[in-house]
Amino acid sequence: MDLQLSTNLLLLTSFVFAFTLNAFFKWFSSKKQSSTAATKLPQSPSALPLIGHLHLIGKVLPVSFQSLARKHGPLMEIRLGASKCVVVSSSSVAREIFKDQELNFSSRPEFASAEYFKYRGSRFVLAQYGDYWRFMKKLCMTKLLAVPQLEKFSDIREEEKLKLVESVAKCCREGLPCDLSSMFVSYTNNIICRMAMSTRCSGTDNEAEEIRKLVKTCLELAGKVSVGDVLGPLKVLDFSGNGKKLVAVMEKYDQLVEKIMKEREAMGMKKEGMRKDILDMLLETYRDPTAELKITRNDMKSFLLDVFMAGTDTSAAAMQWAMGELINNPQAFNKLREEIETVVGSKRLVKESDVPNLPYLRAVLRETLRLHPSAPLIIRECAADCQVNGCLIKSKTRVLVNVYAIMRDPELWKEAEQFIPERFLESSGEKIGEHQMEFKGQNFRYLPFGSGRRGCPGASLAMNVMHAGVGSLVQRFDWKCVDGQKVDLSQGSGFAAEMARPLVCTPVDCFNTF
Ligand code: HEM
Repeated sequence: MDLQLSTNLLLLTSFVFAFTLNAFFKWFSSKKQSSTAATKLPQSPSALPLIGHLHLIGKVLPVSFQSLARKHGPLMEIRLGASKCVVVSSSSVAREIFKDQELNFSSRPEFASAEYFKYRGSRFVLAQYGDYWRFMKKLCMTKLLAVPQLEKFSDIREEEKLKLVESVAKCCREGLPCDLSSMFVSYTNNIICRMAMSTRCSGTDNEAEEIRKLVKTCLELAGKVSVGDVLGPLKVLDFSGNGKKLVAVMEKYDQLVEKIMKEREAMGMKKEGMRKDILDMLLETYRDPTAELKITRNDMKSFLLDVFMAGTDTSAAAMQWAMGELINNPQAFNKLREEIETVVGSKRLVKESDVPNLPYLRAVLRETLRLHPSAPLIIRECAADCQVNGCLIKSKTRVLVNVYAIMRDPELWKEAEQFIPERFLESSGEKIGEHQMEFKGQNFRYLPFGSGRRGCPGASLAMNVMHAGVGSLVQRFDWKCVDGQKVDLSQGSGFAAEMARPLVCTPVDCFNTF
């Protein structure tokens, strides 16, 4: 009996010992692995004291990052003065950020301008991933920017498209060149303004026009103040005075929108069946006692500001690039014109409902966004220490995914620098396909609207606006460059991706039978 017991005990002890030893070795080797990996940091070009890598940055940020990545790899650390970030330049590392570690990279960092923002903490676009962001995102996808809601506004987009075409036709009649850049900005602003607050913001001398100007100034000042990140703690001194200016402009915007909101509240709830704009729906949520989260007046004003900032210049810039590329590529222009003539005819203009039957038009805009993404650097923040591409990324690190570089990567795209809409046709050998998921950024080489839960909620709206606008201008007019040369397709400086020079061209009316 004793012998049996001691044998059992011995067996048990040996088993526990072997198990413990095994566990220890596993722990030790994983510790060793992770500590080796944990010490590996992203590569970085050699930096100068104080300024870091500022001397390596040219006029166009995504282009500078693209050429630095060729030497320093798809994950590199860049320091601009006091501001540090990690730049991602390959599809496989983008997949790690957007998919494999999606939750860890679902927040955005705060910029220097945040301190001067009246709605700090209320910004949906810049919100940390959490309850507030989740609530607003759900509201966007189920109500404010949901596809059925967008359909209710299709008549507004149709009217604004006709106004755009009419203003070009007017240039033809008067024999004047037309500034397509500013026409596209009015087109997208009016659509967003009418969808948001049921009023146009150009051609009128009302509050909507004032809001448009204030939003534009806010955007410019916020951009300038954010450059202050480079100064680190010194930024509080606000040397340029732009911080104070931003506070003043925000105050004006706030008063104006508060007034509009009060007027709307005084009118009472809209009756069932009446069309509700974004402001009506926000007010409904604000008053809803059963809402999962109580939104504030600041949240509403801030959301309207976000929609103006994120939704107008982005689509306008993409339309300029599309027209510029088409004017410089007459073969693509003629192919598109022929497709529209065959499908739509010449008695009416292209409508949004024609778009499913116009694969080449869709391909033209997809190819435009590949070469000229309106948001070339997608900004995220790392929530907790993690490893990406075998390197340690510390929590709170700013991450910039250079989708401009990824969408021009010659390893991923044939003749990557060329405008070839055909690659997006179903018959193309490149097999990008026409799958809807393209715009959800799930193939990680085509990312114009970002990816995953933090991806752009305005993609469908943007595509509707751009297809109808560009399609109609190609259908109805021939286009010539003012100097008879090609359109200058150089990229402007700064974070956004406008053309360096406004697109001014001479239209020729082909037929005015509409
Ligand atoms: C050509 C037009 C547009 C482009 C290329 C574009 C692109 C983008 C990109 C790349 C992002 C960041 C996505 C990410 O982090 O993964 C974004 C975010 C956003 N976009 Fe767009 N966008 C466009 C039009 C619009 C429109 C029309 C609206 C609304 C009316 C809009 C509203 C937003 C908002 C609210 C966000 C922030 C989403 C969040 O942080 O959760 N965008 N957009």
